[in-house]
Amino acid sequence: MTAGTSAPTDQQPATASSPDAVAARVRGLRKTFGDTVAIDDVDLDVPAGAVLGMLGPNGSGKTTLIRMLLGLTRPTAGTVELLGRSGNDLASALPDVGALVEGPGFHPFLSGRDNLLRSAAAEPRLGGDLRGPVDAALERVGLADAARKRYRAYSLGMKQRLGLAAALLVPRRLVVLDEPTNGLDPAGTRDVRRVVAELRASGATVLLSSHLLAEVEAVCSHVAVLQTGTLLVAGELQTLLDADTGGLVVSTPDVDDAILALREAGAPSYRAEGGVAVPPGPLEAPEIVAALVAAGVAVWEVHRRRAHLEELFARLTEEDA
Ligand SMILES: Nc1ncnc2c1ncn2[C@@H]1O[C@H](COP(=O)(O)OP(=O)(O)OP(=O)(O)O)[C@@H](O)[C@H]1O
Repeated sequence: MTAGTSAPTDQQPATASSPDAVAARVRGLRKTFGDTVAIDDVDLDVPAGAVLGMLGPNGSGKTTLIRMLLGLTRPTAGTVELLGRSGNDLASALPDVGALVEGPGFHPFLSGRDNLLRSAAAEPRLGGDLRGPVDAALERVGLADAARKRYRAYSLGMKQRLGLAAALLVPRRLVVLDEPTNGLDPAGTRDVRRVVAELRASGATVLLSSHLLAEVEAVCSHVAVLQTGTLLVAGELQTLLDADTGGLVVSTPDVDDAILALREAGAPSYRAEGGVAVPPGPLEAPEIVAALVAAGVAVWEVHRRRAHLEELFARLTEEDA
């Protein structure tokens, strides 16, 4: 199935040109393994054109959710829609979906390039000479120099790169990457960041899971946070960070005195960024400054604190733990 040929459904077709469209949607999704509830009643939309970062501690259900989206794991309950397709029709969306998920895939005794040629041969949209697209994909993920090495001699990072190359053999409308930077060195991490930016610029939707909050903050437009199978929050990254922003940062050389003075004034604070951070509390900015000045603390600057994903994530997951 080529891009744009999906039959319309009751929802809008998932194209990047339609801002309300979703590339993937799950409703009431649940998965249990025996007594373990891996995913518990999750509703999630992945907007078309978004780069959505799925975050969550180990075992929170990220991989299970991704596998259910891709039809690799059968949900215990709930529905999955991919590029406007669902139910028995879900598989017809898969040629438009590139995926990097852990699992068997490549032949250990073949070179990376020969493995990719095999993957390319299975791509319905590639015909004729497969070497062009294969070499382009190897180049794109920085694997051209190691292309003729046997797969079993690849490092974890090289294996990740090859998996990414396979996901990118043909243009995709949705690319799903489970821990794409796992095992990659800083250069590999930068390559993934570049590839994700290129995909986004081309209008593709990207769903990636990661433990690297700074990476997610750098490349993602949206985030979803899972904790023990439950979706804690999902939405546009900037909106979530703006909502989380609060408190003040006071630039001062007298950090210890400032913390003490603020504690006595009823505004707990902590050491941060060249001074102290004062989380939102009972005191407003003028009262905080007055308390510091009264205590003889030199106040160089006071500004509102910009939230970072790391803090948002810590607060969400610790609150819920
Ligand atoms: N095939 C399986 N059989 C039994 N339990 C499973 C299976 N797959 C996942 N689980 C369990 O489901 C829960 C969610 O696991 P999952 O791998 O989806 O989490 P994750 O967020 O991807 O974790 P990580 O960040 O460590 O990769 C865990 O408790 C895990 O042990």
